[in-house]
Amino acid sequence: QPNRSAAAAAAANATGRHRQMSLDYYTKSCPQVEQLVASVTSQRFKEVPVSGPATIRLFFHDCFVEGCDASILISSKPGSKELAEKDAIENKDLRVEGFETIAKAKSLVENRCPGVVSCADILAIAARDFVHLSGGPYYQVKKGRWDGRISMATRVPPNIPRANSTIDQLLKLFNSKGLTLEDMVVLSGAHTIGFAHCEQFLSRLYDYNGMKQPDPMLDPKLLKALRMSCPHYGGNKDIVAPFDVTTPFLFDHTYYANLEARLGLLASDQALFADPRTRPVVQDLAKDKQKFFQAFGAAMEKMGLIGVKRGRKHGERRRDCSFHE
Ligand code: HEM
Ligand SMILES: [Ca+2]
Ligand SMILES: [Ca+2]
Repeated sequence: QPNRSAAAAAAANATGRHRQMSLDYYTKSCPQVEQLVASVTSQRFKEVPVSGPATIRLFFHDCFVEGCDASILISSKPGSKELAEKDAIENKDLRVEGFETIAKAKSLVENRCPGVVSCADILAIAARDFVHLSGGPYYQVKKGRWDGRISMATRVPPNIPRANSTIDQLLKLFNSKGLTLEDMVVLSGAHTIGFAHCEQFLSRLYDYNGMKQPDPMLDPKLLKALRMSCPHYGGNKDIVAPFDVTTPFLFDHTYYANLEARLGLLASDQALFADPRTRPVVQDLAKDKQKFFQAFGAAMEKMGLIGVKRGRKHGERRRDCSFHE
């Protein structure tokens, strides 16, 4: 860009390996990429609404393992003992609707701009679109991610948080990705939409910490309702409950007010309110939707820069997101 000063260029250079990430990365090679992705996300939002939460979670699980490089999209080789990330137990309940959305967007983009746009960038754009389509903030997505060459199921467990992770464990994990305590509380606000399977919170309903009692931090009315959907033994494994009992399809800030009212679904959600380090952030965000929206956009941008790859040595350009080039 002609109007960019030398100082600005140096400052950009100093930001290290993200220096080549930019908003206009595809301006010459595929100027319509965001519209192409948007045409798929808006259609999917109307026709298959769970594509929204599915894709947002997919992006999170991608970024936390090997960085935002579409490693999550790789299919395991048939007959091989080495499973790809998506087949790790922690990723088993990532909905197929997320994968389908990215495959559709990629094929549309490949038609118009063959071999140009990475799957990792498409995933980042699609996740942003769904946040916005669901009523959440709009934020710009920097592009220039390359797709990753590594996707191994064994790398998943240490990098993906669990429903019963403690705040200490969660903080350690998020900090290791360059994310702060505030970022962690803000990003957890994604649980304002979407659903979780009974097994993710069953022990809270019947046998919290091996005490044969429900979690005292769970609202009695919600406890009763969740017990109806999720029996202690022999329940249907496919049953899910909404994270946000009030607005499960609307991206708003009620997630935080719900935590204050003991309506958190997972132990890890409710722990954000129980812990004195994270509680003030929860209270702050519960009060102020604009603040949550602003912070969420910024935190998603930050998450979207985790471990991004550039160039042939660590990266690749896939035609089909589920197979290495
Ligand atoms: C803080 C630690 C986190 C933990 C322990 C956690 C855990 C979980 C679990 C157990 C589920 C339910 C999966 C199922 O039963 O199908 C889930 C769903 C979900 N998570 Fe998280 N998560 C965390 C952070 C995040 C972040 C940072 C995001 C995105 C920015 C996110 C987005 C979602 C979404 C949108 C769903 C709903 C998916 C759907 O309905 O298909 N989560 N999470
Ligand atoms: Ca990844
Ligand atoms: Ca909501």
